[in-house]
Amino acid sequence: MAAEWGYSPTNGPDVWARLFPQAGGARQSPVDICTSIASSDSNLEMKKLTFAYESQSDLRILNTGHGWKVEAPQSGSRLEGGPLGEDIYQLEQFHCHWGETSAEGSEHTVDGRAYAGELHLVHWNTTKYQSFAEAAQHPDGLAVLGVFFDVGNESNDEIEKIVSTLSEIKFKGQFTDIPDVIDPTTFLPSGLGYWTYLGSLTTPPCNECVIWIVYKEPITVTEEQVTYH
Ligand SMILES: COc1ccc(C[C@H]2SC(=S)NC2=O)c(OC)c1
Ligand SMILES: [Zn+2]
Repeated sequence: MAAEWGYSPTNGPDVWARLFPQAGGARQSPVDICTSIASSDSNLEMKKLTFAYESQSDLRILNTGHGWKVEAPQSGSRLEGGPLGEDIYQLEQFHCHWGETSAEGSEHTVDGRAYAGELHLVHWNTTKYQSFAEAAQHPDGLAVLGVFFDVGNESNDEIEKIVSTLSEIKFKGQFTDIPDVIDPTTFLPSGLGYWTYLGSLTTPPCNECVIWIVYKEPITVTEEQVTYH
């Protein structure tokens, strides 16, 4: 297998399991969300999902080679309730997946439909684990909020603060600081309905450590904001 994993026929998801055993597991992400078989949680015991974020400036943005990633460890942030039981999860980073055209790019699909892109807000279980790296080794270690991008006419101001820095980090491994204040709350759609399932990291090492929370309502961005190459 090629030294570097990727998305080509010789190093893509179908062969990841050769180097990353967990990629062959039973709870691998992403998945196609079949809305007809998704069951609404009838028991009212599932508490409301709540989140609280800080606004931060000078966050570091990195070109990962597969997209951009903003490192945003926020000791003051909290994600809890919903499918997360009694544990509190803390924001670690957020990053984006997009495609060559606005017809593709999201990792999850809904009834076979891909969105133009998908934002992942990655949190780790600070109630049970001492570090992000440790949490990523456990089935309830991470909670990732997935937000779909739809392409429309209005640009998203918060996303603009991020994509406006991409010209400075054209190559894998490059990073820069985002001068603007970023409030992760603004990335979330107004409708807070979501699908949730137990899954994994969507790229190698594909650890089966993620409680997925995928919002039903996409946020709107412009073509330029999500087909950046
Ligand atoms: C602990 O090692 C890793 C490796 C890769 C990713 C990024 C993947 S996982 C995801 S969700 N989306 C992605 O692109 C991680 O993200 C938390 C963590
Ligand atoms: Zn991701």
